[in-house]
Amino acid sequence: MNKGIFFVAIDLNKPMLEQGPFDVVLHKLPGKEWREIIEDYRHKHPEVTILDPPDAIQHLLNRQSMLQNVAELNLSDCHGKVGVPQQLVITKNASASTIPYEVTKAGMKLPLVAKPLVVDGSAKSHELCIAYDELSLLKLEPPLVLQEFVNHGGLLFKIYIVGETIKVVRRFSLPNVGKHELLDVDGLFRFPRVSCAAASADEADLDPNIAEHPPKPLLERLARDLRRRLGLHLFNIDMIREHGTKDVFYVIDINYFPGYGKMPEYEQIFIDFLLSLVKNKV
Ligand SMILES: O=P(O)(O)O[C@@H]1[C@@H](O)[C@H](OP(=O)(O)O)[C@@H](OP(=O)(O)O)[C@@H](O)[C@H]1OP(=O)(O)O
Ligand SMILES: Nc1ncnc2c1ncn2[C@@H]1O[C@H](COP(=O)(O)OP(=O)(O)O)[C@@H](O)[C@H]1O
Ligand SMILES: [Mg+2]
Ligand SMILES: [Mg+2]
Repeated sequence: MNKGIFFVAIDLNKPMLEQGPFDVVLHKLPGKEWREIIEDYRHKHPEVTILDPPDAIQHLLNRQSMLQNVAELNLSDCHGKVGVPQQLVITKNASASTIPYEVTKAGMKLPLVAKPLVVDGSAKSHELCIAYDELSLLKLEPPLVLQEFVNHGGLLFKIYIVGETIKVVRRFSLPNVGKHELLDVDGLFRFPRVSCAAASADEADLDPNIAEHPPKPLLERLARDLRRRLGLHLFNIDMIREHGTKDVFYVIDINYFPGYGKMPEYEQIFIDFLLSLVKNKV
């Protein structure tokens, strides 16, 4: 309040046009009906900042379109390389019996991480597993995306983005998969939310070759390019460093409007961001 910011809850049982006036509408609601309400409001009130436009958020609700923009970036000239693991979409009407053939045709190497194609905030959209051998691919349930597993020393960088501000935290992740394991282990390995907030590695004593943050200029360029391409202000990026390299990175996941309570100094960052939106308009 003392910064001149007043949060007013939107009454979902009343027409948006009868509420307000608003400078900014901040939302994270799923579903077509809400999207239509916001789009209609946006056309009638172009002066109001919608955080963020529903059609932009849509990019991140599918694990193929989510990473498309990263794959198209060319960041190799600034302090490192950023790519996405090779991935293959298995559509809803594909039969699991075709997956081994499609994987071989695409030249993908096991193990593969299988992820539900749709990301909708449900627990189901976070039910991931690792396939160690071809036979286990037959047990998968399309639609899904298969991503080559990249060894990354069991550590992941979660990069929070609020407008132009970036904050990096370390989270524990899946351990490397060794060649011997590949030979001995078979089947599907279903795993829980390994890199959630409780898995913070910020205070852990880790090998600096694994734990050193990605170079700041690289992250700034990646964040700027993704903000522009995605048309979003609020998201976080899950990034891993390929084990054994200094500056080869992969983006494996992008989340819209994550739990910012886990971002260091988020209160001040969010206040400054909201004020900047209004300041830039006058
Ligand atoms: O998908 P991740 O990488 O686990 O990130 C989650 C995710 O963004 C999750 O949102 P949803 O997909 O469940 O809607 C966030 O939940 P909340 O928005 O309820 O907090 C988690 O906070 C994200 O985890 P993190 O904050 O560690 O990125
Ligand atoms: N291609 C990959 N290589 C290695 N580990 C991965 C890969 N993809 C995901 N993981 C591991 O699985 C976890 C969850 O994957 P992610 O794509 O972030 O799904 P979610 O949206 O449920 O967080 C990551 O935090 C990481 O530990
Ligand atoms: Mg993730
Ligand atoms: Mg995610």
